[in-house]
Amino acid sequence: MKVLKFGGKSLANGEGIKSVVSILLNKIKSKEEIVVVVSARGTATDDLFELLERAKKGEDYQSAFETFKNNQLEPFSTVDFSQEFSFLEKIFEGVNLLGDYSPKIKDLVTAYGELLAGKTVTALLKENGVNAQYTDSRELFKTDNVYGEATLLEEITEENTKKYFKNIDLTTTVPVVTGFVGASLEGETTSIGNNGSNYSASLIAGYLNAEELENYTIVSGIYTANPLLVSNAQKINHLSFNEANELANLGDNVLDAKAIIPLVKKNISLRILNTFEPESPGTLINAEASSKNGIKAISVQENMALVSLEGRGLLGKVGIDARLFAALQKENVSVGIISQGSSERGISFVVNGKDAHKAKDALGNEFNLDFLSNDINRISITRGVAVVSILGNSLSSFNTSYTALVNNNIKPLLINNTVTGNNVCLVIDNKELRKAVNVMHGEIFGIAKKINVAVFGVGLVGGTLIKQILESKENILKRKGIDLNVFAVANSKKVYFNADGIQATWKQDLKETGIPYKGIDAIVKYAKDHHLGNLIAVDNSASAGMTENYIPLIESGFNLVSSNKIGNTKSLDFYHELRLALAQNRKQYLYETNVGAGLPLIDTIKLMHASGENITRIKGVFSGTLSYLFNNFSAKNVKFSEVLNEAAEQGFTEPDPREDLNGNDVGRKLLILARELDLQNEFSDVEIHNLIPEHLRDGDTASFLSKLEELDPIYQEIKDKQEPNHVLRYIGDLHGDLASDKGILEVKLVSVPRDSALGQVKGADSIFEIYTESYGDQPVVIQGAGAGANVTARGVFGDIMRLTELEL
Ligand SMILES: NC(=O)C1=CN([C@@H]2O[C@H](COP(=O)(O)OP(=O)(O)OC[C@H]3O[C@@H](n4cnc5c(N)ncnc54)[C@H](O)[C@@H]3O)[C@@H](O)[C@H]2O)C=CC1
Ligand SMILES: N[C@@H](CC=O)C(=O)O
Repeated sequence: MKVLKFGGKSLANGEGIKSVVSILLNKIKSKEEIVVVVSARGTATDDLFELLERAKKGEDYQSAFETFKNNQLEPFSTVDFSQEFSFLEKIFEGVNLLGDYSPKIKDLVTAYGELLAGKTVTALLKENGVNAQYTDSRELFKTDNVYGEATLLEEITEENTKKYFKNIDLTTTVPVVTGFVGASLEGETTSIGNNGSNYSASLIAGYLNAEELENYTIVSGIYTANPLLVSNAQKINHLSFNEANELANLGDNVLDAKAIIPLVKKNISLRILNTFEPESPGTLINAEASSKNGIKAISVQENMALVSLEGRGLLGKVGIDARLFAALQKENVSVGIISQGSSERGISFVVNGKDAHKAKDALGNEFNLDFLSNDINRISITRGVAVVSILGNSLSSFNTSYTALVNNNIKPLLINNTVTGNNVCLVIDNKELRKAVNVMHGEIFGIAKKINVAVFGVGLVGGTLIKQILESKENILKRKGIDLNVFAVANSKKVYFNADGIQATWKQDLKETGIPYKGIDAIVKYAKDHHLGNLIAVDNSASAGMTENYIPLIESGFNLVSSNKIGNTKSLDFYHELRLALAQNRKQYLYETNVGAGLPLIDTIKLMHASGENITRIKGVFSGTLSYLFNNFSAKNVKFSEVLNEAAEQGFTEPDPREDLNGNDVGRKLLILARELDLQNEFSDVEIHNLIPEHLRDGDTASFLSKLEELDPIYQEIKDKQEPNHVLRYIGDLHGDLASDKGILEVKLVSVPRDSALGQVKGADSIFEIYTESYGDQPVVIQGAGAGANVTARGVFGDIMRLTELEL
């Protein structure tokens, strides 16, 4: 025999009640013996309470009562509720006249939620030819007369229940029992408290030695975290009674600790099932131990309050805690987490939000004299906090979750662990709850760590990057358990958001539903409002203005990746400020593509320098554009302007190609490398041979591009004047005493033998010769495509992936 319990949401009008009937009919068809226990349908309990309140306050309760009645009658119109409705009507009239009601009346009225539900389910089964038997639990469940939360008189209840069911043949009859409701020995209606229907069902299962209790809810079982908070929470297939009890105690709202006890006593399995997916096996809870590592889950109690008692005079005083607890006990306030510093100057504890004032007043009264003597200075309440409990995580393994929280700018107000159990609890600001739970869930379960990326600049490089990310997303999720979620894309005019990640249609979405881009504030706010953690901002613009946002972004919890070189080539003051902000906020900044596009140059130099290798010179062709330009111009009989146009078409040039031709781009790259070696150079220190004749330097890009041909005779003459078998190359050279404060940084056009290393560079390749003390005359050479949207975007992607492996 099985007991089937259906919760209020399962029994609500529409799909719910239909599914319940279908589940029951299937069980009956397959000849299962069942006892059904029902909660009040939908919001019936709250509605009845609301009606009482309206009646008490003299408000119009009649129309709300009509709605209530219609809701109850909705599944069919044949059932006769006239007696129940007219009884309730009379009570509301009385309450309306008196302007008040007692807890006894409240119990009586709210019991009608279950009483009507029981009748409804019975009638629906009868309509389907089932011999259903309505069972008013007041006949079985006897309690004391503490209205609101009566205590069950177990012996009588057990005897009543056994006697009642002895006379029922479960092979032919389906009893439908009202949950939650009981009666005093005098016959007055009582309630057995919150989650009473679960308790009723467990008791019946226990008394009747049921094979299993199936508890139908609107979730498919117990999850590693509330799926409404954590989208990738995983279903737990099996829990031991101990674990279930622990979870229930930690605030899991599907489980109820009190309701587990009768099942443990008789070793009866509990299965949490979904009314809307009855074929799913749900979560099985029984006496068997789960996997050897035990179960891990996160549970949350929202709307709690932190009450703090502070005072200098508390130090060393005996009995303060005893007085505190006694005062709270008098007011029936239950205390959750409690914390007292070793200095004994303050005690903080967590209570349900609704009890916070009661707790403060109780302490105010108790410690009145201590206030006067200045031993206590303050009793304060911090409202809007949540308690997050991690089951199966002791303090020794909590470090990764804690680091992840801090890196995401979440500062727990209190941390607490149980000495014997295996769980850690944190008190967190409600506003940070979703983010905190997601961050910790990702850390603990090591699956699908969600990385939230905002891409600024979606031109050649940015656009290619997004394409690459979207193409590899699935694969990265599978291979590395990293969920790369691009939640914002911005160009200089518009920004488009999607908290669940942009799709292949992002260009159109940006155009059609993007909002005007007015700076980073909207992006920071969006990330905050949507509780997005593990944040990365990617700068693929060439804008100096964008680099002004770096520090505010870091301070708002973002890590940085940039292909934009300007951030690293502004003043040294800014360079240092940026690094200080990174250190202070424990954030990372990667910019491998700043020099040599996707080539692993910056990393190599950083590593050599960090390991004490003395780099004495770095020389080479730093610009992909100018490499392409001079390689082709030197090798072929073509016009300088034609090759330059080709370089732009292939995506090698800067958004403004003059930045390549005037040497600034190479100058920036040289400076970036110099600063990696701790040299204190400024951009003004770079000696640059500007390839643009002075009369073409001013004006806008378009007018410059229209006059490109004016460059042809100038460079043809330079080319012709070279020694035989020589070619032109535009190089960067960092030399001088690199162990001192400043190096010599030169950007110049040179003519080199065709068969030299520089002379043999092809296409848009860059070449970097790194001379060091250990390698002597033979430099370490890094060579390859030094520009182009694909390789650059791939390099930026590489930086993002490297960040995902760090603790963000
Ligand atoms: N093309 C290449 O081979 C390489 C390029 N880079 C760097 O990549 C960056 C991007 O280059 P491209 O994609 O070719 O440029 P692009 O001109 O195609 O795209 C730039 C994007 O930045 C946006 N933008 C400009 N100012 C902005 C602001 N303040 N906020 C947000 N977005 C803004 C523009 O609207 C545009 O979407 C440049 O900094 C460049 O130096 C780095 C290495 C190699
Ligand atoms: N315009 C730059 C792009 C890469 O940094 C170049 O040509 O090298």
